[in-house]
Amino acid sequence: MRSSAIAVSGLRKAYGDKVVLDGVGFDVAAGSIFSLLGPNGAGKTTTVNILTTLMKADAGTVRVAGHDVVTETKQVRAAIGVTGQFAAVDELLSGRENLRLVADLKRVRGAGRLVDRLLERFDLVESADKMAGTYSGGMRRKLDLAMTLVGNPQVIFLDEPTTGLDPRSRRTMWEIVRELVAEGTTIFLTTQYLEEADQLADRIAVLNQGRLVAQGTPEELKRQIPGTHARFRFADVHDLDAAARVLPGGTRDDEELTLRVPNDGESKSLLALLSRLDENAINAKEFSVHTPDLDDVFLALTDSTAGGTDTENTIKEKEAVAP
Ligand SMILES: Nc1ncnc2c1ncn2[C@@H]1O[C@H](COP(=O)(O)OP(=O)(O)OP(=O)(O)O)[C@@H](O)[C@H]1O
Repeated sequence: MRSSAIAVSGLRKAYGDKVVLDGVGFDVAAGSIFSLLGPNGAGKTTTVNILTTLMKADAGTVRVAGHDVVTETKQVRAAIGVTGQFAAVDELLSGRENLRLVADLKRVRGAGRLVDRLLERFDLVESADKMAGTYSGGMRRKLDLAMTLVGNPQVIFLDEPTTGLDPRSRRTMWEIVRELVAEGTTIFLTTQYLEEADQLADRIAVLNQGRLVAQGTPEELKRQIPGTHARFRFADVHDLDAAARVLPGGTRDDEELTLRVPNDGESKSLLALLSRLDENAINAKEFSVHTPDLDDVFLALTDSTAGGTDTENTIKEKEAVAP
């Protein structure tokens, strides 16, 4: 079995009366990618701040790279790299100078060669001598991650690393993250993009109102929630009414003029639904089959009041399609 790169148990944190983390515990295997998901305000940044020694917890234990964050802060700091939502890049320095500065601060031997290698790896050679202030958001994030890699940290915390990146830059970042993990680095990832967690993470934990409401592989999480359903969209409410009568057990959305009907997604059972509509002379304008993805997991498991009515509707739909 692989050893733990991060071990957290009984983590609690309150700001005044407001309990933000209420007994959070998880384990991250060395050389894996772990993603912490949760709605805005769930406590993700607070967790990252505690794990990276920037903040003290009220209770609980946290070991990172084998060291206790409270009693061995220095060793933890030496073993980790952190890239934030607000890049630590100095805008008045060039990309090369930014990297060189970090390498010198960390007293890395052969800093010049390392800087060249990183510039190449992150496709920043052409802009290496331009001021970082002139970089695009994507280039800045790449530089930020390159700076984090100086000194070969064992554990890297990536806080929303691809926010604002175009799809191609996002994929480049994903490739780099995968390479790092293949080399044995452990990645702790927070992201707003569930697709990103689905693509990258070996394990995911969902935080909601200070508690972990689910943990597992992306596949395990998807299996926890109601399954596949067929979705029909109609031209008007009259057709929707008629369809709801002939396909009982569905969940209707009067605004969207849609009906979702639980279904295993096999051709035979889909054909039965379509035949039922046809026999009753009801035409659907659109028809799709929907299998649960991480968006569904997120919506089903996290607080409905935080996300407004869309979230609530989706959760009701989820309940309605439960087997
Ligand atoms: N210094 C502070 N003082 C008081 N309350 C705080 C402080 N920092 C955070 N909070 C509150 O703690 C809760 C959790 O905040 P946190 O930033 O950890 O959430 P998050 O999951 O990272 O959210 P987001 O996705 O919006 O970044 C929020 O309700 C926030 O308002």
